[in-house]
Amino acid sequence: MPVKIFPLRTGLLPVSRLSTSYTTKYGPPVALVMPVFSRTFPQKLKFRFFEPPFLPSYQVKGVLINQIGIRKFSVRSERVRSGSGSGHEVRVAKSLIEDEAELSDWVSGLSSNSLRKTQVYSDSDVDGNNGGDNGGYRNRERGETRRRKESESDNGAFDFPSGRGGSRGLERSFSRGRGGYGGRLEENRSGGLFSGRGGTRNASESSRRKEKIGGELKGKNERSGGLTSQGKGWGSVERFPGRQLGMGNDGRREKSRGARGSGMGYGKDGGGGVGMKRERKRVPQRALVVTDDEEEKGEEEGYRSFKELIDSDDVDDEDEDEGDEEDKTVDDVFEKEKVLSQPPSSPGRSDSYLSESRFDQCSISPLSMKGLKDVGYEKMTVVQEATLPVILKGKDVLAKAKTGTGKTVAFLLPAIEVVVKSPPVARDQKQTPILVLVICPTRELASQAAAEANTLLKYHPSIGVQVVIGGTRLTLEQKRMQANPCQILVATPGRLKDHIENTAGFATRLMGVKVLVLDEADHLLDMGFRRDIEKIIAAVPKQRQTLLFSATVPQEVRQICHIALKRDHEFINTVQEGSEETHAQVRQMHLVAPLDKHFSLLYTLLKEHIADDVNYKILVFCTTAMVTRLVAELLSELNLNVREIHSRKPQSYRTRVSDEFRKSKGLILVTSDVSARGVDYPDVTLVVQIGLPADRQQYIHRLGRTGRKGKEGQGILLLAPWEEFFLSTIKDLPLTKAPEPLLDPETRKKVERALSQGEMKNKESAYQAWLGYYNSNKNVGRDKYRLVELANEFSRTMGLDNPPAIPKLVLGKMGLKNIPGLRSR
Ligand SMILES: Nc1ncnc2c1ncn2[C@@H]1O[C@H](COP(=O)(O)OP(=O)(O)OP(=O)(O)O)[C@@H](O)[C@H]1O
Repeated sequence: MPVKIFPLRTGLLPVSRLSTSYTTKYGPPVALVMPVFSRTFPQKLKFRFFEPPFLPSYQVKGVLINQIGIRKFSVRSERVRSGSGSGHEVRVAKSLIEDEAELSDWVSGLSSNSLRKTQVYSDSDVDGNNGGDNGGYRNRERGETRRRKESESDNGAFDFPSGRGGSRGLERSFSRGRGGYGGRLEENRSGGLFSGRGGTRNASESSRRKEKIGGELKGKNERSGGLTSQGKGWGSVERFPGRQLGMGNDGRREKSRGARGSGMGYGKDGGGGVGMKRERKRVPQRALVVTDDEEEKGEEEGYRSFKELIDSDDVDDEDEDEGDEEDKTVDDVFEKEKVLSQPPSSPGRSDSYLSESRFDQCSISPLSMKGLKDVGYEKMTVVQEATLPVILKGKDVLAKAKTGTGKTVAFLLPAIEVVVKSPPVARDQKQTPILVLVICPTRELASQAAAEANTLLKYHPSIGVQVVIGGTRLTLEQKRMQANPCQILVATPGRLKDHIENTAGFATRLMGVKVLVLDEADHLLDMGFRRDIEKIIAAVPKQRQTLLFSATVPQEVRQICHIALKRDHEFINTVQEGSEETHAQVRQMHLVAPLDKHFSLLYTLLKEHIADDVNYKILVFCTTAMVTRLVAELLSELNLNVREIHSRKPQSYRTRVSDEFRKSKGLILVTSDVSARGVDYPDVTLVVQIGLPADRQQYIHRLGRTGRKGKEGQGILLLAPWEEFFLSTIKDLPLTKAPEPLLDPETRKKVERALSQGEMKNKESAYQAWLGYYNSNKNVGRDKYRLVELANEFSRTMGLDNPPAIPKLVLGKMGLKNIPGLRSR
């Protein structure tokens, strides 16, 4: 269906909307805000912006302005749109899923299956047998295997651990307390990479983002057309007309995993008993998590499916194929996005992420308002300002907003309002329906979202939140859900699917879902999770509200978001054109240096940063879980204050370390991509990424662990020369080239000594994981001979004379049989 696109505009923040037409007399937008990013050290980053002139009055015709009370300014005359055929018309992207009848059949099959299935797997079934024994190379179907991404993007993804560990259970409840967010500023030493005086601080490259801004507010301002005349609502809003589409089903049914291990997909032996308790503060029975216990019992070490590695290219190809038909139309849509203005940023201020609008200007229930007040949220963040009124109206929304700008509250708050407005469960109703289902890609993120929900629910004692995540015992979650049915469920995809398939009555409860949220939606909709998400979508009612949130919304996701969203959903984009997807107040650098220098360079970088800032708080992202372990071991040996977190650690350990890092200063967290998305660690001063990030999005999300809530931060990407190609994928971001620090021979010796102390088995695992990771990279893995040369170079950087031998089976699975330079066993 052809639609028209008209940009909308709010005070400082323009809005564009792909929707039914509104016309205004309002003139063209003007780029009014000019952030000036000072990159000259030792000065702090400086920004200036200019308020736009008062916007002239405008007329909006049609009902929409009255419905939502926002400013919708047309700047049609100024907008050049290519490829749209007739003026502003574009065709809406077609669904990938055509056969809804088939889908319905499948859904009924699933539901009845789930309902019929009264058997509940025993702990050992669930946690054990299927994992370790089958261990390693479970021959799962492609889509299914990727479910391990639940925890890994848990990048263990590319690791091939070899043991298994005990199972456990412990319970955790969420604290409603919040860490402080004392701001801090970097000080830079002369000569260091992060030094203003000696560093490179070139002006940022110009961005080519094509986003727009807009905001909607209602409530007190409805009559006057919303807050926009005074507020700073911004973001772009697009509506994607088209059919509402069901979920996809490629005809393949995944095998029920039934007994399976944690989110990683490995089993472990049944563990000891589980002590469960609930935190009972003001609101009891909330956000209870059953997690792994007894870290000392060892982490699970079953082999992953090598198919995951081998298939990674195929999967991507398939993805592209699927999207072919839609490419054009979606491109058209993108082409129609135009820069309208800059946001009202004032990055020197710690509240620059906030808008001028207050929560009490929206129709939020008094008890929710009380909760917001308690936690100190008075003004909305920009994304909250832009999305809240739309969501409160019941619209489906795809929202894009930069990292650390309050997306969690943006979807939780209106979702809670839906629960508040829902009739209480009837007495004769056997199952308490789940009204809100939030899906997050990692356990940490799910736990964090549940904690945030609890904060907001402080004065809603009758509304419960529960979290279900991998790495915990399914049976305990089942019992917990039975004992304390909640209306809001936060889940990781794999575990949720387990419950759909294995927990009696769960599928029925899901039929009550009114709001479905996909946090980190682009990640959940990529091939790693897609099948699980499709099944989950099939298990919730079609008549529901769906909210998709992320800091990155690549084109592929725009193409397939219809599997979740209604045809008339709105795309609200608060990342305005002319600004990058990353924060201006986060200084980004890249350092390209030979692999054999990486460990020494990393050490030097960290030392410099630590010397600059006693309150340092650093995240070091590594390519895989096993490489993470190796790097953490090395830095520890070098006497740095280090923790590590990755998928090979039991959930209880992950939770503990994550909590510690959240509260700490003066600490380095070496991590795989379990921490890449969403995790809200306050006051991170530096993010180091060592080796190739999985993709552009991952780079942005990792970097987004710093510079949250308007604070400053720094990021450095450390690459080998043959990884430099990655820079082209982020060339629109303001990275500057870092000068290579001088490595004094002492430092190198010290690092070499520390490496020689490292455990051999860690090096072996790291080597194998490294090989797997780069093998699955299209660029690096293409030439297997070169790949092996590079892997062996990596082996030498660990101080090994000979590369570790790899099991023949593994080599076969990776397609690396008979490649010279590899040792097999
Ligand atoms: N209105 C508000 N006022 C003040 N602080 C807020 C507000 N809303 C959210 N926050 C806080 O801002 C921080 C960042 O929020 P959140 O983690 O939801 O960001 P995000 O946009 O989801 O980031 P990411 O893209 O990394 O997932 C959190 O500590 C949250 O509690």
